Amino acid sequence: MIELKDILYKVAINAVAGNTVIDVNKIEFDSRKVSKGDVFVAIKGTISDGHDYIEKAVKQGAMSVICEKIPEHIENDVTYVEVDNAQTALAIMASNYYGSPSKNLRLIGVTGTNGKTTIASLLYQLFKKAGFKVGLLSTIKILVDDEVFEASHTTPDSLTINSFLKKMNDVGVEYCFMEVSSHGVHQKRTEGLEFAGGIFTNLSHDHLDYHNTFSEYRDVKKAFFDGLSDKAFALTNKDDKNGAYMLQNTKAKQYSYALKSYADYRGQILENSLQGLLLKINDHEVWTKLIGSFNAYNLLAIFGTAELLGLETLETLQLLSSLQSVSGRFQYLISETKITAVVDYAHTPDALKNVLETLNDIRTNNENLITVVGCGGDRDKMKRPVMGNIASKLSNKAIFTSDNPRTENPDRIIEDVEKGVEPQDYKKTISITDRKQAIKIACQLAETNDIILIAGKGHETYQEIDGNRIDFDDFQIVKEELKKLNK
Ligand SMILES: CC(=O)N[C@H]1[C@@H](OP(=O)(O)OP(=O)(O)OC[C@H]2O[C@@H](n3ccc(=O)[nH]c3=O)[C@H](O)[C@@H]2O)O[C@H](CO)[C@@H](O)[C@@H]1O[C@H](C)C(=O)N[C@@H](C)C(=O)N[C@H](CCC(=O)O)C(=O)O
Ligand SMILES: Nc1ncnc2c1ncn2[C@@H]1O[C@H](COP(=O)(O)OP(=O)(O)OP(=O)(O)O)[C@@H](O)[C@H]1O
Ligand SMILES: N[C@H](CCC[C@H](N)C(=O)O)C(=O)O
Ligand SMILES: [Mg+2]
Repeated sequence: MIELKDILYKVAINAVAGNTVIDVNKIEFDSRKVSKGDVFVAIKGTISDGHDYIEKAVKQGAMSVICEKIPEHIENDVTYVEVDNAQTALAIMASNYYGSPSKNLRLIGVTGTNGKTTIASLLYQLFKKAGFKVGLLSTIKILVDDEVFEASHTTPDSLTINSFLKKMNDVGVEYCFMEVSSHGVHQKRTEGLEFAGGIFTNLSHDHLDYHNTFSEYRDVKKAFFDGLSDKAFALTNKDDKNGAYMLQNTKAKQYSYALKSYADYRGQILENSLQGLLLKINDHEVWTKLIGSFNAYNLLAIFGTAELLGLETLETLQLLSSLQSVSGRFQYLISETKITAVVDYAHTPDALKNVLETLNDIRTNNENLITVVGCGGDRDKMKRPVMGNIASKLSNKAIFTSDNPRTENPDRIIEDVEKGVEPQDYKKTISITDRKQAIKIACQLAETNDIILIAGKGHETYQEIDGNRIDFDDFQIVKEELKKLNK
């Protein structure tokens, strides 16, 4: 058993009512999960306020409460601790409770608007291939070396993060790569972790429904670098407008990567085709199976990180060549008859435009680009016509279909998507509600050298219709359909 006073080590405390030399069963921040002997941390959330559930948590057996304001009515046998920020307190307590697991491995955080999953997952792959035990905390999944766990968030809550880091310690994981989302930083989910390094990818408008302004969003990302120690490294993208800004106040050792400016890790795209990317990194040429110019940035960040973590340059270059695309992130196959099918998680206008522009860049004029896309139900309705517009404008044929309709009528969603199509592009579009059918038609229409893009669902292995989840995997389906057609 661990005592409350030990869990509170390094937590900034304003006031205490009661005894801190008491045993703690476990830490909870959701009253519904509290059991006897737990410490309950009351958090002011976006929907409700954990302070409203203190009494309930105590009734369920909480023996101590961490809060931002000690309630007026207190129980005599319960300890109340007042702190400035309960989310920060939770994160530090979580680390103490699990024995500071981030100190027992080298933890690397990846932040930025796009590329986090790609970079973190490829670094996991690379370090595994180099023979290490590795961990991964990502949007797609959590990996404790080879053991797979489901991910609920890009950056889980601090208790979850520390419990997985502890699992990694237990099996001897040496390196862990994790995505650091802006929500994660803002909600202090990564506070109290010891990072060996931080990577910045890029910044574009996103999540402005949560962060009020672009500068607030940018400064939340910067706060991650502000928090790195002088023993860590901070690696930034110098070509991004905000790349230098991110490192302005960091104590970490600063490094940069770039394609367009002078940097520690400089890249040049020598060849960019559907077969892959030929890159020059510093003075070395390297061939990779990943496609699209944005992956050149991801690869530079990966190369830089591997160098900073002490891998041999030649080994790193060799391993870069063997990396496979990440599930649902520009994941592609080339069929018998040379049809390229790309599955990508692009589910926002920006991401869709990005992917289509990249495909248009690398294809030659006589190939057709056929896009299968839809929009999720119970989510932002504004993006629907915009995505319809982009898909029809930047493809030779756009097949509008369902994404995850959730509780909405799929045909109404498709009608919203169609509204964005400009008259001159209208003849390029078809709407097929059934996603499997839509993929099948795309395969039927495709001829040698054509490209099929299936956007929006990426790695997802289900489709949610009417509140029910059915098995559904874009990549498997397109693979099967092409095979059935002998294409
Ligand atoms: C908007 C947001 O980020 N919400 C997160 C937040 O929940 P919240 O602030 O809404 O919590 P709340 O419901 O208001 O409750 C406040 C507190 O009262 C407690 N409570 C509530 C009810 C009760 O009966 N008893 C009780 O104790 C809750 O447990 C909580 O501690 O804190 C929760 C615990 O950490 C998160 O699970 C939850 O993530 C929600 C599910 C979510 O969808 N988050 C997304 C937006 C997110 O974080 N995304 C980023 C990636 C974004 C991207 O880059 O695409 C991510 O890192 O995943
Ligand atoms: N370096 C990059 N720059 C711009 N776009 C990118 C980059 N890397 C990947 N993308 C595109 O952005 C999409 C999302 O990539 P990825 O999942 O790696 O990002 P993420 O930062 O993890 O996103 P999320 O916030 O959804 O977790 C990809 O499907 C790809 O189309
Ligand atoms: N995290 C995002 C992912 C959307 C993916 C897309 N396939 C959809 O279902 O809309 C969400 O749940 O809004
Ligand atoms: Mg991600």
